[in-house]
Amino acid sequence: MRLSKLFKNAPTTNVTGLSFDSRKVKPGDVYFCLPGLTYDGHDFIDDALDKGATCIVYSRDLKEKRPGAIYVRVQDVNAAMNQCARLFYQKPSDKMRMFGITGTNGKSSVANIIRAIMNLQEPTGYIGTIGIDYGDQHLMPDLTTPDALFLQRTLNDMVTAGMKDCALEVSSHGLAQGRVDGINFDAAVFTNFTYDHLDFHGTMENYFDAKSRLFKDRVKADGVCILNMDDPRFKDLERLSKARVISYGINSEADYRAIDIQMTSTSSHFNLVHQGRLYPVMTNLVARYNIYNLLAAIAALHETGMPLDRILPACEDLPQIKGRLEQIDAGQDFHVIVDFAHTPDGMEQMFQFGRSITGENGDVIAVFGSAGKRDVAKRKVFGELADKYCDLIILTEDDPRDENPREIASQIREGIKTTNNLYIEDRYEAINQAISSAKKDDVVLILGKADEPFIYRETGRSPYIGDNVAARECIEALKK
Ligand SMILES: CC(=O)N[C@H]1[C@@H](OP(=O)(O)OP(=O)(O)OC[C@H]2O[C@@H](n3ccc(=O)[nH]c3=O)[C@H](O)[C@@H]2O)O[C@H](CO)[C@@H](O)[C@@H]1O[C@H](C)C(=O)N[C@@H](C)C(=O)N[C@H](CCC(=O)O)C(=O)O
Ligand SMILES: Nc1ncnc2c1ncn2[C@@H]1O[C@H](COP(=O)(O)OP(=O)(O)OP(=O)(O)O)[C@@H](O)[C@H]1O
Repeated sequence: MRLSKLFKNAPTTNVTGLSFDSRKVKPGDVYFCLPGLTYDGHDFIDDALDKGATCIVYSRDLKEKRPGAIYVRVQDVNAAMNQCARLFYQKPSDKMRMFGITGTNGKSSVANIIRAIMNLQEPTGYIGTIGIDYGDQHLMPDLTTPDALFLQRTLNDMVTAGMKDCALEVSSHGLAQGRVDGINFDAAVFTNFTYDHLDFHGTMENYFDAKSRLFKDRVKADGVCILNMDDPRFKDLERLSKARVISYGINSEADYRAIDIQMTSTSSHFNLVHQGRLYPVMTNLVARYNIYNLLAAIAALHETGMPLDRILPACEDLPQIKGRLEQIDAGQDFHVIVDFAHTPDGMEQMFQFGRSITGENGDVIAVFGSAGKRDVAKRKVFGELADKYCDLIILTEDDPRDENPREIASQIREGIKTTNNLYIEDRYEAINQAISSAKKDDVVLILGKADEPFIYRETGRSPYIGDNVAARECIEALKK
């Protein structure tokens, strides 16, 4: 593409790629000097030019400029990069119906429900924590919301592959760093707002401000904001939303409301109240929080044009999302559930669900840790919650990074007052111990890592079998 298409007054020189990382620059690229948390991209201009960058986009005074290279000065490099990415990849998000989902918990769940149901009508892509899925492609990038360059390129690939819609998880980091600034969403969905990510945002208000950008800045004027009316921040979001607001909830008189909820350990049933009419809904999703996730998805789909008589039958048999309340059944007489819960709210939801399905004499046995170098304050809270609901707690490593997992466990223990607990560092062994301790009707909850095939340790990302595979192996071994 000609540089002049990206920047007014720039020469017509051809550029062949965009990059914000000098280590990955290819000849012909435009290099964007992003200010980061550790480094400043301006310090790597030489490196980028040595690798063949054609153009440098910068915002600070530069000591020198290399002859032959093109320099474009802008006020905000990040904003410029987001716009360029959108133009370079030919505005891909304008060619699909875009669903953006944000909130502390439930983003992957809602996005995957939307995708599964949308897919029955037309090809739909998904980008989020679980990966990137479209057509027969499955990619596993590191971030929930990829950086703007990768994101726009991927959206373009989706368009090329024939996708008509995309469900995109929008993290608070992604919003704070403007990763989705080149996208205007048709539907912006809010799941809930509870404690998380204070290591990055500093305060809950900053965290909320980041989340609210999706509804304030990124939704189309003729789009729709789908908001959880039972969440304490509903009114705030309703006030600042820049598009039509549609609500969902269980406890409030929402536009989409679930009443008469009945749940077993394998299915749920409720009546959907919408515009004064009752619609019976049967679903294979379980746990109360999933009723919220389903309502959010139903509202988003219906408000963007899909009729309810198409949506509701599809709720009956939704695909299992890997590691999200995944029940591992290998013929044992107790429950084993693998779940990605890693926030206080998520943990409590899982403990409550575990408690609700134990038989009269069943115990709740929980296996979990807490990630290193992330939100230290939640560790004790995890301990307090587990203490309230569980009968046996097995603490283990999560993603310790360069922290000592035993030390993390002792911080969790500060919240445990009475419940029997032990520490087994090796995650597989901890799972094995929990499964070996379980008796009929007990519930073993394995929380925090789900199907992730890695553990971040001091040495970096080490391969790991995944909690769901580990659990199945341990149950099989028990039967021998
Ligand atoms: C905390 C955070 O979000 N960090 C992001 C941030 O990194 P940073 O500010 O530390 O960057 P930096 O290392 O200081 O470098 C500054 C700039 O210099 C460049 N550089 C640096 C070195 C060099 O030799 N050459 C060079 O060009 C870098 O490419 C960068 O552009 O900017 C980088 C470029 O956009 C991101 O890759 C990086 O995400 C890191 C990998 C990350 O782990 N982010 C996580 C926390 C995250 O975003 N998570 C959310 C939420 C997940 C959830 O909900 O649980 C997500 O969406 O995944
Ligand atoms: N609506 C909800 N309310 C509270 N907790 C939920 C909700 N939905 C899911 N959870 C819990 O959060 C966990 C993660 O769910 P999900 O992956 O859908 O959330 P997420 O917001 O995408 O999180 P992440 O971006 O960190 O993956 C689930 O395994 C479950 O324990």
